[in-house]
Amino acid sequence: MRISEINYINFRNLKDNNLKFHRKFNLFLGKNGQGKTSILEAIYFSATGKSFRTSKNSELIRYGLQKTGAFIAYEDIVSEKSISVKLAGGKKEYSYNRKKVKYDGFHGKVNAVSFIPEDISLIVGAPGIRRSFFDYEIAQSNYDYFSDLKNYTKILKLRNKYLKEKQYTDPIFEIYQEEFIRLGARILKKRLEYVKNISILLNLNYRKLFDEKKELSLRYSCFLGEVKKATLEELESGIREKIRKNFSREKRYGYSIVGPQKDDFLFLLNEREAKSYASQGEKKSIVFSLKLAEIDMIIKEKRDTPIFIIDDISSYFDSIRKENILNYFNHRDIQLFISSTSDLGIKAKKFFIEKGDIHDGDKEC
Ligand SMILES: Nc1ncnc2c1ncn2[C@@H]1O[C@H](COP(=O)(O)OP(=O)(O)OP(=O)(O)O)[C@@H](O)[C@H]1O
Repeated sequence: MRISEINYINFRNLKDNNLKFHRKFNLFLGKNGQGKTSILEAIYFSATGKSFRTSKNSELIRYGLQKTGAFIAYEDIVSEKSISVKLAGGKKEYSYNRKKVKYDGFHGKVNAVSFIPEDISLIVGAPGIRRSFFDYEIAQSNYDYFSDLKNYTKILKLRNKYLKEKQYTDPIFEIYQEEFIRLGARILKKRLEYVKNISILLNLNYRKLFDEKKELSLRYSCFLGEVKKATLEELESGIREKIRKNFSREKRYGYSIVGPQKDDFLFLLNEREAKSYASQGEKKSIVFSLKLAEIDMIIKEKRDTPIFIIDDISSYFDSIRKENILNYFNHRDIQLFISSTSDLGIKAKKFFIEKGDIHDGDKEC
């Protein structure tokens, strides 16, 4: 997949513009605070409908204004297409090939993977950060998971409401509970499969790029205890049994204490939890390897390459790691959008940014 151009208006500090991209390497160069992250964010936003650095949409709109929007033209393995997102009055409007669509008709059309310095929170942050990340990643290439997750979130809210209002003798509660178990099992099954597959890729990428002597793995920490492989029926009966054992506590607390919304994803470097034992440099390399594994997973599921966005590469990696990374991409057919304060000495289309104004230098250096 390739993005050929972007148009954006009122996006952060960026001056409204239309940019045409190179099929492979696109490099955004500028001093601090000029808008490098913002242009990468605009690309990510137009591809996915969300930001990679904030969950508050209003932050994306230029100070003092009421709306923003971004449009991209892209090419997938089949043909040329376009999508756009507009944001106004707290609401988003999506389009696909210039026709208005609901989010479902926009989601997953362009796959994007981003790597920003704040991604280190995927290792050091709270479990909710990892859950949101992996849920989004699985949903990017699997529509059933996206829809199961949406329905599970609704059912979880309803189940919690009934628990809080002590309405668990209501026959409707029983119906919600069955749906909670059914969807919970489907989510668990998909997460377990995903972790198994991505863990292999994660280790391969880590060893190839950063340290061939170490073993990196991802482990799913499940509220059911250790589950490696199970059928949907086995998972459903596991959840049912867990609810039975914990129901008096759930009634006392007034919310669900059982379910995949409680689970975590653990990174293990040589079998030790990276959060507590890995060095800063190792943590950065783990996150980067995760992003590469994510790219491989998308290629496997969608049979097309996602675009890859890397923010602030110069300050994040030392020169050896940076060189390894750039060499790695020389051999892969993936469109890259990289920001940096200094030139990287790579063959790329260069865009220079000053106070939100972007112009491209040489067509292709
Ligand atoms: N909604 C907004 N409207 C206008 N300006 C904004 C908005 N949000 C952030 N800014 C400003 O945009 C500028 C560029 O921010 P950005 O994070 O893109 O810079 P950067 O080039 O990536 O900097 P650094 O290299 O320091 O990370 C900053 O001065 C920031 O305060």
